Amino acid sequence: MKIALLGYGKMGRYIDRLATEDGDEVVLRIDADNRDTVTVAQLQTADVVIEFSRPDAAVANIEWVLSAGVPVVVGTTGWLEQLPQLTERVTAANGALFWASNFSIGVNIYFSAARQLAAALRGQGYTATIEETHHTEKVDAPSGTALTLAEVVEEVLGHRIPITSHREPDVPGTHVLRLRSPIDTLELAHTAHSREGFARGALAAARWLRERKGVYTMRDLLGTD
Ligand SMILES: NC(=O)c1ccc[n+]([C@@H]2O[C@H](COP(=O)([O-])OP(=O)(O)OC[C@H]3O[C@@H](n4cnc5c(N)ncnc54)[C@H](O)[C@@H]3O)[C@@H](O)[C@H]2O)c1
Ligand SMILES: O=C(O)C1=N[C@H](C(=O)O)CCC1
Repeated sequence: MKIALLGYGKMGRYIDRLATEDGDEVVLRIDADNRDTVTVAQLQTADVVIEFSRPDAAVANIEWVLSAGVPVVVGTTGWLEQLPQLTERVTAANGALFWASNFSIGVNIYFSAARQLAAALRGQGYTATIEETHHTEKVDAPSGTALTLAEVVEEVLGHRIPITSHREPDVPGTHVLRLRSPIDTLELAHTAHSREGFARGALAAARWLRERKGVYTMRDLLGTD
């Protein structure tokens, strides 16, 4: 698979290393410094673009890749309120977009477990809260993963879930869902030990998206609920 990396920071570089080990070819490495010099024709040399940049750059980047007619896998967080408009554009362009606030398989199973736990406790007097901790370079808060987790649990419990964010050096990503009643507290946690799960998931999504049209996320790839 020929891959263009759009955003070449911590995630772009990690994906580059794993893709090369897997025998894929990284044909373009684009970051803030060379973005304006890259042409649509160059983008079209890739089978798929993997985008991990910044919240304020993601939407323009997705539109640019769509205009090139190349499938795009997006890991950047902090832009998802614009997904409905982008979905319309993907459909109109007969394009392909795969987005996920978190590409790790563990987190996506964790979302399912959170849904099941919340459903089992519904009506039993429990109130949910979420805490997330990430590295100090992260520009958005709350994390995209925490927002997705809140959405999943809110669907079941029907009340808004407060999220507390912490920033500490070198933390790849920790999320805790807490369900508290006057009697006891249940906690469901996910701790990433490195960025490997995010990078492997993004590569799996790229391989999966290549021959498809439309808008997808990890539920589609993994078949989770
Ligand atoms: N979905 C997931 O599984 C997942 C996992 C990790 C990180 N992320 C998200 O991915 C994004 C990137 O994370 P990171 O840790 O690699 O960040 P980073 O700061 O290390 O790297 C960002 C890169 O984007 C580049 N960039 C900035 N503006 C750009 C533009 N207009 N066009 C192209 N590139 C541009 C920068 O030059 C840099 O190379 C963040 O939003 C983060 O929250 C998502
Ligand atoms: O390092 C980051 O930034 C991460 N961003 C995603 C999020 O916002 O949830 C996924 C975890 C790592």
